[in-house]
Amino acid sequence: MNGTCELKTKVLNRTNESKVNNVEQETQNGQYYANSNVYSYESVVKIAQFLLDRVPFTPKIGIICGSGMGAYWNKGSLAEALQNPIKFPYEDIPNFPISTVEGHAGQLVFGYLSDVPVMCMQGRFHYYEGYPLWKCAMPVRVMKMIGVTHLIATNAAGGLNKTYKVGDIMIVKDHINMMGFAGNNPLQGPNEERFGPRFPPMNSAYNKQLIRKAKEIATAEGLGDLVHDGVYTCLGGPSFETVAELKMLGMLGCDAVGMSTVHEVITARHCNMTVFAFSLITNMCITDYDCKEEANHCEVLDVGKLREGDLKHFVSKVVEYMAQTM
Ligand SMILES: O=P(O)(O)O[C@H]1O[C@H](CO)[C@@H](O)[C@H]1O
Ligand code: HPA
Repeated sequence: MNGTCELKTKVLNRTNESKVNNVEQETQNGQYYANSNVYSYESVVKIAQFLLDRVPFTPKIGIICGSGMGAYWNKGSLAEALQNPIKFPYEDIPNFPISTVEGHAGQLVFGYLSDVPVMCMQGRFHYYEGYPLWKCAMPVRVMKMIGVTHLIATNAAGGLNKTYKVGDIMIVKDHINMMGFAGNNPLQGPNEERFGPRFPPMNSAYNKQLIRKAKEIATAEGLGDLVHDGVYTCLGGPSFETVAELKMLGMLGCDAVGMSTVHEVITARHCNMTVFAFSLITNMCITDYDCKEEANHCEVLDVGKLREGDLKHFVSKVVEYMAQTM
């Protein structure tokens, strides 16, 4: 496929190194903490203001495109479907990290989906790229400062649930914060109360009404057979999982596994955003030692391309519904 799986030339230590490293390191009391959120409230406001000064509308819905769903070569992708788009390559936004992963174009796109103003991260940040979790999730706070109240987080994931098939959509009903078990959380460090509370609850992280409605939408749009709801877990990556790890995750109740989303959702809930998330099942997890196949990123991107039409349609309808409830 054109553009798929070529080695990306945009690597962290080449392009915009100064911008990546030049984050304002203000904290509440002026001190620097090794593991703190070095994006102060004020620096997030500044990024939001930079964008607001250049966009003539204020979206209430933010979308994060998963692997393949926001690829720059993928002209039919969700991110490319926005009408009247205004695009900001990450390297042009002050103090913004840059995307380094194939399948993540690396720009913020403002525009209209189903005539509803939205902003879309065409490319997200992952822990394995070398960014700490708070940095991976920082754009969610920018969205909040811009006025976004509803987040749609999408991802590509491996299917653990044996009833799933490649190309299915799993609406996330809950997550297991595997990295959190080891003490790694995007909210680690001094808490900024202006974003949210020290100890945010996560038992209702994924909005139940939206889950219910999205399933109805999927059925009405002829996608009912593809759609499940399930539990997502995020590992640090970039290595895919071993057979033993996958067997363990299956026993723990995980239906799909990926390397993103959980820290974004935690950050979004911390600042009281309403969250809807889904995984595109791009591969089935290999839990059989005799299996000759191997997980690979090409397959992940190819399935994203294959499903782009359905995903675009599904998200447009969810956005339409969300806008009616605001
Ligand atoms: O979660 P998204 O960004 O969709 O990407 C998924 O696809 C990549 C692996 O192929 C990993 O980055 C995994 O997290
Ligand atoms: N494992 C982890 N992350 C992934 C997978 C997987 O099988 N597929 C897509 N992202």
